[in-house]
Amino acid sequence: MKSFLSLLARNRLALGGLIVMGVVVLLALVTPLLPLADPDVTNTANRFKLPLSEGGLLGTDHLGRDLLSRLMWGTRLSLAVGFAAAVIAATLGAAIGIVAGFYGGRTDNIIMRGVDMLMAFPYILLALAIVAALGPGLMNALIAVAAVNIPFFARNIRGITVGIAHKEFVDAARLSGMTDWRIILTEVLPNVIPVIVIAMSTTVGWMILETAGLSFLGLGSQPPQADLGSMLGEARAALISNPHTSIVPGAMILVIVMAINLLGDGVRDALDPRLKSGALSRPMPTTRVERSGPVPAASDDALLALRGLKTEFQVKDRVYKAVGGVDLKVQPGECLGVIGESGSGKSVTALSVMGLVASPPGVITGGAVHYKGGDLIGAPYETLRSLRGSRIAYIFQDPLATLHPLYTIGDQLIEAVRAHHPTDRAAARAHAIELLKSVRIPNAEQRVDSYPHEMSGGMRQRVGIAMALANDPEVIIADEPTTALDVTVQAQILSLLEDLRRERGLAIIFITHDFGVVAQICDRVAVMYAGRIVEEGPSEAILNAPAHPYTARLMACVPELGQGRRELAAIPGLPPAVDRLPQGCAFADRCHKAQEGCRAADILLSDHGADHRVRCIAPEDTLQEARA
Ligand SMILES: Nc1ncnc2c1ncn2[C@@H]1O[C@H](COP(=O)(O)OP(=O)(O)OP(=O)(O)O)[C@@H](O)[C@H]1O
Repeated sequence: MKSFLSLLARNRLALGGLIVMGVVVLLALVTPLLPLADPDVTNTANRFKLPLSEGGLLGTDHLGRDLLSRLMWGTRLSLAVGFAAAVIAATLGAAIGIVAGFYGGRTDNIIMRGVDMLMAFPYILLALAIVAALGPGLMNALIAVAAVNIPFFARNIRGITVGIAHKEFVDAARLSGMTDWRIILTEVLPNVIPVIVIAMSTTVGWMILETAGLSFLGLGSQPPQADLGSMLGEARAALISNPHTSIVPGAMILVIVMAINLLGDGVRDALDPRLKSGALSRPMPTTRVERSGPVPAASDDALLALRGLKTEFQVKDRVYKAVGGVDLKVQPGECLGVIGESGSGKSVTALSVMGLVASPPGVITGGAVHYKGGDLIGAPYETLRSLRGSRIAYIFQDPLATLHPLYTIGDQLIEAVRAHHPTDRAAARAHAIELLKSVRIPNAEQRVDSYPHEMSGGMRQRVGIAMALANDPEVIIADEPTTALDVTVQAQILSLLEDLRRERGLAIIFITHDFGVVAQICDRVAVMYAGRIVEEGPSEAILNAPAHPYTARLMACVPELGQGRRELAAIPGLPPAVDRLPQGCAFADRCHKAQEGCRAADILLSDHGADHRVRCIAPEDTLQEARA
């Protein structure tokens, strides 16, 4: 609640709307207590008095009634009817939507076709028809406005419920023996309430307008009772001669509807947790770069070299240092493994290479990424665009999330090819089939016309690899491409990548949690912890004798088949939050060898044997020591 209010307060327009609505609602509530003239008493001798005259603060109307008093009472009535209509429409519409979405099938069909029929009428005609059938009057106008808005809520909530009804937690509730009504109340409803609140906050202004519209036509509040719409309707005849009688209720309607809409938009934004990290702000085409300090020069002839790369997430007044100065390099034909616990910064490092970290909130604050000697950080968008997917390609963990569900894999491969090589469709299709064959998809000629959901997880991941290979890149960054696959398929994918690397001389950066994968395909490995490399060197050297206590303890967590019984030692504690990194070694609090010097100052990555570097002042000397 506190964070909701602070997010709302940060949105100045919404705050303005909240303040205006607060004042209007407060005035409406205290209206009976205020020393106002009777709003319905006529005095024709006093008609059409101007504002600020002796007739009253806002003047009088065509029957000499006090406009200020009528405005206050009219606002009170209009607000009450608008809010009541919104609550009724939201409650009934949500109930209909939940039942239709949850039960699906014939129930859904019957209910939603009824809703469709209601929606097929122009809403104002429908409201007029309802009022005509029930007779004019404010209560009937309320019923009409609520009724015409029920389909809007029903359709919205039905869509959300269909998604929720197939989620695993609902299946789990079913398995635990809960009744349908209990599942609806405890599992579905809490998930749709924010959507109902959001929909209500953005439609209540609309309902006030609709009620005013019916009253304006003489179908809502009946004389002498005032509401904003009927005040406007009565003032219509004197629009030119005495415009103040129209302006007073018209301005109030404008103020109320504007304030509610601004507030509604603010509530919607504040209730969406993704907004807290700026996910719904317009993303920049490349990660924002704000480098301070000197830019590292290209050091050697590596194909791709990251030097002192720093990437942060700036969320409100917090700074999450996801990548805190990373050095990595990879040569053609080489496979570099990047390993570390969840949250250690592997993915953010990989995405920073091509400026793919979403900004806001991501910012690259230091370092360089040298590709063939040129720096990619801060490179113009066109340069990055021409390299993305063409020279440096990515394979992600979940191909279902990256493949478009509505296009065949052939269409998507053709698009990937033609993004960088404008060829005709037939040639691109032939190339797509070749790509599918190269990743060993059987029946590639037929499979090219399959949709992603028609393929197994392993097949989809092969398609992801084919997509990455589409433009014959030099570097592939594979972010846990086998984590979601079973061991047999994982082995097939790894051997495929291994073959491609040897055949095409691909450089691969392979992000993983799995030391088995490192042992199988990586020449070198970099171990990450809290956004920094803590150990780096040839895979064999590190797997045989990890030098950093973190690497050693990470390896001790891995069960080994056929090595006899061994106690699996979980690493105590948790990695530090990257917005509150401690001084010195970030692993010190979890390390059995921690000493005073570890926390005193920053620890450098220093040499530890041939091509092997470690960020520790008391590295392990032997595997036995590491495992002890
Ligand atoms: N939008 C964001 N706002 C704030 N912090 C973020 C954001 N995205 C990532 N982070 C933080 O950046 C750090 C690095 O995340 P990253 O995804 O790179 O970890 P990872 O090592 O790839 O983890 P995993 O193995 O689970 O994918 C984490 O501490 C994460 O909480």
